[in-house]
Amino acid sequence: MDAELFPRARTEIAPGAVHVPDWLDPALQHDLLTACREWARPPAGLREVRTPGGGTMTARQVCLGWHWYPYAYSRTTTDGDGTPVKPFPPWLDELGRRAVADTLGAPTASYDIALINFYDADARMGMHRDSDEKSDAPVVSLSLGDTCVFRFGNTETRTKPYTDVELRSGDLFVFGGPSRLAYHGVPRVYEGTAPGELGLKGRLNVTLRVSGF
Ligand SMILES: O=C(O)CCC(=O)C(=O)O
Ligand SMILES: [Fe+2]
Repeated sequence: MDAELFPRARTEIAPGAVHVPDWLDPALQHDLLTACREWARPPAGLREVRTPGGGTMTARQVCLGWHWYPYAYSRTTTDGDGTPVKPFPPWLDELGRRAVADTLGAPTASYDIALINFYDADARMGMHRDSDEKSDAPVVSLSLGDTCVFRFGNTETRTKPYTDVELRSGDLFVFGGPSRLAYHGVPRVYEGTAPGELGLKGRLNVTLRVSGF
């Protein structure tokens, strides 16, 4: 594979959308995974997300700061065990702001929402826009564990044109500006591709957003 022969490079996938391979070093990946495991515990822990059409999202999810459910936010886990959403820690805001500073330039707002998605080998996420926030601050996405295909599209349709990007453990993807409302999704997770030393079976994605609420 080319990625093995040539180092993976930082790439602007679309205007305002930047992929930075290996942004989190192994120690930080380990610390973030430890935090995710704590957040996933009840109360207000990892849950299955039911969509209004009667379906269930295949990635399971836990939120921090504001609880997202299709398609709004609340301070309690209205579609979970009903308890208050876990707080959004200041260190996660610092991480989010550093991600923006490293990619798109000086951040202007504080991050106050985290969605942590857990994917087993069969989980996927359909093409969607992150559009339930009132802020146009960039979305910051951090990946841990198994490699996935992240499909990054356009602001008009769920379909082509789009670009498929491989997100591996430690990778950062930031989308803001003209790409803030682009459709994106995860069509595929490659089972068993997580770095062995991390000790994670599956994939975790930590998405940081600014509510503007
Ligand atoms: O898992 C990912 O990489 C994407 C997650 C996502 O798009 C979301 O939670 O809105
Ligand atoms: Fe999203």
